[in-house]
Amino acid sequence: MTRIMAIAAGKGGVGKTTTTVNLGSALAKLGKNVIIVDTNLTTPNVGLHLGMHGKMTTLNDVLEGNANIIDAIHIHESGMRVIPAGLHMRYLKTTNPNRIWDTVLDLFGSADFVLLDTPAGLEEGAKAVLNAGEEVLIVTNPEIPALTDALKTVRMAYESGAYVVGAVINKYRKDPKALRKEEIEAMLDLPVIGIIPHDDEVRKSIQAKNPVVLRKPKSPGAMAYKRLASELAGVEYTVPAEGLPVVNALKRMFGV
Ligand SMILES: Nc1ncnc2c1ncn2[C@@H]1O[C@H](COP(=O)(O)OP(=O)(O)OP(=O)(O)O)[C@@H](O)[C@H]1O
Repeated sequence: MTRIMAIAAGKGGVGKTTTTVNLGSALAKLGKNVIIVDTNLTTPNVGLHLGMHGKMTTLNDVLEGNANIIDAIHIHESGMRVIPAGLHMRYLKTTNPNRIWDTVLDLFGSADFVLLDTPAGLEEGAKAVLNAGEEVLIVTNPEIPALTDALKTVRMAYESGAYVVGAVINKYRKDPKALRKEEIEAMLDLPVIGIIPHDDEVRKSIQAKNPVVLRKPKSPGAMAYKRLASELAGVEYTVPAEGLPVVNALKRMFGV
């Protein structure tokens, strides 16, 4: 079974792309078959901080019939396959997302995980990517503005019919005044399934275009990403028969 998971945040800069590349690399290191689709519409060809530059064939080119999908696939040294999506909004709006994933999966036969990096913000692009994912992993920081946007993203994800597997708190610092895990869980009405510390090695690795799980595998940030990957690889989430969970926090905030 292929798990198609959108990595979403709401607020920019919280570490969504950092989480996508490190989670993907850590899952690949666990022997999982991983495809990352870079759907960051604002910067279609950045290659997820992976050192992929220049004009690259994108999934968009493939869907327009101008390129072969084989040219849009880049094998990263971790073993994961990266597809720069460069998806034009009109594709995400008009194309059945299943067609996109069918195109991708046809080529490979299968994958364990397809991770979709979601554009920042709460705009149409983010909504479209959430629609395309079956599961959503929320990345946030332990601060009220980021949590407020995360909550709005959770709402968007539920509206799109996706299953929200949980939240990852990134850039966590030990500080007596910091929000505790339990407080964040209560606010989002979601389990926190990963806590990634604020770690300068994580930042330096992104700058070096080499995920921290490969560059400094024993650093606190890398260890935390590897724990998150094990957690996600080991746990099979299924949508409950009675439907998606009612989000109490959303009820309080939005009166839905
Ligand atoms: N755990 C961490 N510790 C220290 N720095 C981090 C950590 N996670 C991410 N960063 C740094 O924070 C910055 C923003 O990260 P990133 O680009 O992943 O955010 P983003 O949510 O994808 O942003 P956007 O949506 O705007 O593209 C980067 O400079 C990155 O190196």
